[in-house]
Amino acid sequence: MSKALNVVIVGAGGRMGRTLIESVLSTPNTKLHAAIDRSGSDFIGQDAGLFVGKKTGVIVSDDLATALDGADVLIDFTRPEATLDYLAACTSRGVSMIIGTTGFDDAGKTAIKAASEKIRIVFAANYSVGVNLTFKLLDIASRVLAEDYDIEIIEAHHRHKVDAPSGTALRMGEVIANALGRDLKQCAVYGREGVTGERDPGTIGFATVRAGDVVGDHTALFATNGERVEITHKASSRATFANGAVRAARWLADQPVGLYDMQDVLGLR
Ligand SMILES: NC(=O)C1=CN([C@@H]2O[C@H](COP(=O)(O)OP(=O)(O)OC[C@H]3O[C@@H](n4cnc5c(N)ncnc54)[C@H](O)[C@@H]3O)[C@@H](O)[C@H]2O)C=CC1
Ligand SMILES: O=C(O)C1=N[C@H](C(=O)O)C[C@H](O)C1
Repeated sequence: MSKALNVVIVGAGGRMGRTLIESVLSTPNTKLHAAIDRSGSDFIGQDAGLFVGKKTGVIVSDDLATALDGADVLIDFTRPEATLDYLAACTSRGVSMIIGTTGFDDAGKTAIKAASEKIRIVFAANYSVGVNLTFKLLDIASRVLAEDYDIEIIEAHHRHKVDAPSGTALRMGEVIANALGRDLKQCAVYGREGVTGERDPGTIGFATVRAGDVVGDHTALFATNGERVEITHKASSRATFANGAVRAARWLADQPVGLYDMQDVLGLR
């Protein structure tokens, strides 16, 4: 596209919001159109470049209606309840969305799907290239190791994360369950405590660690008698997620209305 892409960042003062602002500012032909945070946030009234050492002239605001005027795409890494409000506003204004927020219930996911009949949306639990490659590796591993391998997913994140298991861990579980012809809702075991009995071979277990400043570690473990395979991804910077989300925003501008994920953006389908 020749015209610059006008991007709105919501949750601008958050960990991902700040990293997204940095990524937008350093991406050619991509313009920070507006930066939004919730009313009452300490960041309202500050220059959006405050945390990345650049004066942008874009002031963080809580005025979404004005922000959407002339916007091409809104990038959202916030909380599910906030995302659903942004979704309604973007749908009525015809603004595309990149959704990185995790922790949606089924109703939230259904609302995103319904909105994608009217606007373009990319919705992904993880925007890093490495994690999306890992999803492909898990599909292959699950098919090869389908018989007699116990499958467990272990994830670790920083102490501030509010949802568990991570969206990425749940997506890993879905990829594995799909490859094995299982339904994750029926076979997932979220943590163990007390006298649990022996492991049910049809289950996929999840274990969650929350500690310090871990950006995001995910391991899928396939174990049987005599060997185990571990497929691990470790993020060391949030820039990997932010750069992926901005890449998705640029890609989405050329797509028809619909619902996509990062596998589509990367051509990994
Ligand atoms: N898909 C991906 O690649 C990634 C997804 N995430 C997800 O992004 C989300 C945000 O993560 P962080 O930046 O670490 O969180 P954070 O807590 O640092 O930032 C959240 C931002 O959202 C705003 N916010 C919170 N509740 C709100 C509400 N009700 N209305 C309006 N704004 C609200 C906050 O003011 C803040 O600016 C989480 O769901 C996380 O799991 C994080 C990293 C990568
Ligand atoms: O909250 C985070 O930080 C992250 N959340 C995402 C998730 O829940 O999978 C992606 C990444 O691991 C970082």
